[in-house]
Amino acid sequence: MSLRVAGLQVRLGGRFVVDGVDLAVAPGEVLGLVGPNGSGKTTLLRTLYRAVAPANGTVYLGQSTVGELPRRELARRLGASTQEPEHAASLTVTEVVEQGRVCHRGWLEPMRAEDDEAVEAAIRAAGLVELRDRDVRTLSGGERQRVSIARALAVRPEVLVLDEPTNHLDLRHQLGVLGLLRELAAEGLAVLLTLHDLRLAVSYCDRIAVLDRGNLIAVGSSAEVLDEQLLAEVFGVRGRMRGSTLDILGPA
Ligand SMILES: Nc1ncnc2c1ncn2[C@@H]1O[C@H](COP(=O)(O)OP(=O)(O)OP(=O)(O)O)[C@@H](O)[C@H]1O
Repeated sequence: MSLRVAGLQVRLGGRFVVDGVDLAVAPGEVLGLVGPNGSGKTTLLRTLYRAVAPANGTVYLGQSTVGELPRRELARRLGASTQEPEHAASLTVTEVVEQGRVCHRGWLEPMRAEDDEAVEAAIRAAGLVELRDRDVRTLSGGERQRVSIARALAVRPEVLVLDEPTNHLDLRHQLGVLGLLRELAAEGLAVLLTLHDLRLAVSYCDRIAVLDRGNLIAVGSSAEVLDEQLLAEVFGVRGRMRGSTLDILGPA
């Protein structure tokens, strides 16, 4: 297993917002973490790249625990596209994507051929070629989202964690990014992402994990997990799986 979370609890504001989560993501797999607003998805992801410390439980990356890995090694092995606040500094798109390579060579070292190659590939994959010299502060929300994804791709990690990567993206770019994640998984990457659009989760994820009020209440294929009762009780919608697609019929 590339990434494994065992008995994870996170306490914020005096309560457990993640409450006893066990979850694993294997190389080659795209795992979609879904759940209503405030269910703890972002908080769970933040524990993976050590932005928040769990009250209990352990996050394993391969044989190591994330807590004991040197920060730089963690950054090399686990790439993250987050909802953290943006940099205020004036940087071009290329310069931001290049930050994804710092963990491989250090701030003071010049870019090497392999760094340039990873940055170029990430810029192309995220559809940013025409925007590469723009100041990131002048970009639209969707364009900035793609820069954040490109920076994580440039790391070339073994595990990729993305918090709502389709947020702000138009439909074409949503499908483009999710299709790209599938291609990367086919090359052996382990991908964990949060998504609000259950239909996209059904189409693009190998397995779906459902978080509800900090509890992981179901993990499995979409057909196993997204039954009418769960859709009504957790998401408040009437819906059902029909073959390999999800029909949402309305509010529950
Ligand atoms: N620093 C904090 N102090 C207190 N409560 C917090 C803090 N950060 C998050 N929370 C609470 O923890 C809960 C989980 O938040 P989180 O952002 O993880 O949810 P989410 O599932 O990602 O939600 P969304 O779908 O709205 O992005 C929410 O109720 C939120 O208000």
